[in-house]
Amino acid sequence: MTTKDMFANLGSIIASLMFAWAMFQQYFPYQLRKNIEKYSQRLLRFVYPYIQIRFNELSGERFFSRSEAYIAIQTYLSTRSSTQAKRLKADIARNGQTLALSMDDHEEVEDEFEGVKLWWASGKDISKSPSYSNPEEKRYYKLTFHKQHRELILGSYLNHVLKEGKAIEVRNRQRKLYTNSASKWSHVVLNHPAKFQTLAMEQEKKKEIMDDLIAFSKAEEFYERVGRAWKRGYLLYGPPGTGKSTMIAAMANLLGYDLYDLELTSVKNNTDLRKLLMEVPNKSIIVIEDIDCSIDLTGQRKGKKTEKDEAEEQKDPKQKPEKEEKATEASQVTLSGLLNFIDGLWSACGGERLIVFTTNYVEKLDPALIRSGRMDKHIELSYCRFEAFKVLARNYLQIESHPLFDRIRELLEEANLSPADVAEHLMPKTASGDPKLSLESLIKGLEKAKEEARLKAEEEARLKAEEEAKKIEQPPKEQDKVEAEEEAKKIEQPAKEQDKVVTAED
Ligand SMILES: Nc1ncnc2c1ncn2[C@@H]1O[C@H](COP(=O)(O)OP(=O)(O)OP(=O)(O)O)[C@@H](O)[C@H]1O
Ligand SMILES: [Mg+2]
Repeated sequence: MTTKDMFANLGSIIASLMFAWAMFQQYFPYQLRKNIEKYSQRLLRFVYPYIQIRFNELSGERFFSRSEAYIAIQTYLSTRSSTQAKRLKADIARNGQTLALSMDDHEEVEDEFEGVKLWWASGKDISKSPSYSNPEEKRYYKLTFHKQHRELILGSYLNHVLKEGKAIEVRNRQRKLYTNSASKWSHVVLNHPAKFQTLAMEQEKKKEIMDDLIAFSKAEEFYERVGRAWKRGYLLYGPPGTGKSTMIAAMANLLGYDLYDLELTSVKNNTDLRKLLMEVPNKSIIVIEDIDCSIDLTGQRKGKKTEKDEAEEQKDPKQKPEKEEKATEASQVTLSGLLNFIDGLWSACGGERLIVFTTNYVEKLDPALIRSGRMDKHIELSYCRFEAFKVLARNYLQIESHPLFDRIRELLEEANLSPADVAEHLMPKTASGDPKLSLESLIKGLEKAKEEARLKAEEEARLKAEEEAKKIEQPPKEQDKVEAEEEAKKIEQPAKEQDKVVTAED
């Protein structure tokens, strides 16, 4: 039989079947038709060894909402669809940036799970009398598998599909940066390009942090087994411009978590703090920047901080208004309130949350705040040394080596320049972007920093010598007495009183 004959025969068979179906629909009474369908289904069940599950797109009583399971399955199938299906549908993904592909109606893709084959098909029902609460098209996915695998599919496989689908969605979604004003979170799209690859620090240390983060994000079972809340605390400390905030953005990008930047000074009291923290969902990083400045850790600390701030303000007058603002806002959030929420109530609900504190002055933090268990990992970000510089040179100048590198290596060991300062020197100096100019500018900067450090050390040594000389002149007992009197004065004036004074003055 030729191909032509075959198609001719096939055509006539289909035509006959359609005719028979039309006759059946027209002449058989409704009740009889239903019964025939019912019994033929039963008969089919004996001979047909497959099970089918249907997942409708619209759920709820009046089909108002899209089913979560349908969305997760669609996402899960998207990679398989793009490689297997012949007809695809494309739409802008929910992150608003990429195209999401899914299989078109009446397409089928195959999947395999623990050696078992199964099939997903997409389809749609057309409603004859569409209305507002009954849309015209109702899409669905149909899963078909052999009945001998019923347990495996209904148990582990479907769980795997939902979990994987949701995980892909989290990876693809747009990250958000939440900030609080008083007791409300508001957000913007987080579009920070920071990556661990471009972060300037020692390779080994970087890898350790990345491994730690990835291990945490996959350790759900571990935390459940040992009975701990699935959370982890990081303390990032180091001088300004060493990449603490950049690292937090890199963490969010690596894990696909949202950032919740908690401004403690604008939280009125512990109740508001609790409300804010309870609203933070899973897969998020709660960030409290400059923890030493944002919470009045103890009464005395405030005094010390003000001195320090004054010194900083003199150096950088731009910072002044911001710091002053902080001082005037009398926040009643207490250290113990914060600690209670970190390991108490809040940690009991939900999981997969990181809490990151940053500070420029780790030595000023209360030991209760940084004890292990609360802050599990302490990460020091320090001045730029040669290994970190090489990362910056690669990022900014796209060079791996240069004759000036030797001189820079020497200087970096002797002078303290933050990666932010180094990066500033490496910014292109001309349109042609000659790396030599940038490296020379860096060398000048390093030499200047070295000289400044030398002068500062000399000055400090001089002051120390003067103090020593004074001590010798003043009998030790007298000096003790003066110090004791000063301490007594501080105790007499309680912390809150001090706050009031500051506010009144402002
Ligand atoms: N380790 C680093 N790797 C790459 N770039 C860095 C690094 N450190 C700083 N930078 C650059 O310097 C800028 C400032 O860094 P960042 O804001 O992360 O510093 P910080 O440690 O948070 O400072 P602060 O203590 O003042 O908040 C960033 O925009 C980044 O480009
Ligand atoms: Mg910062």
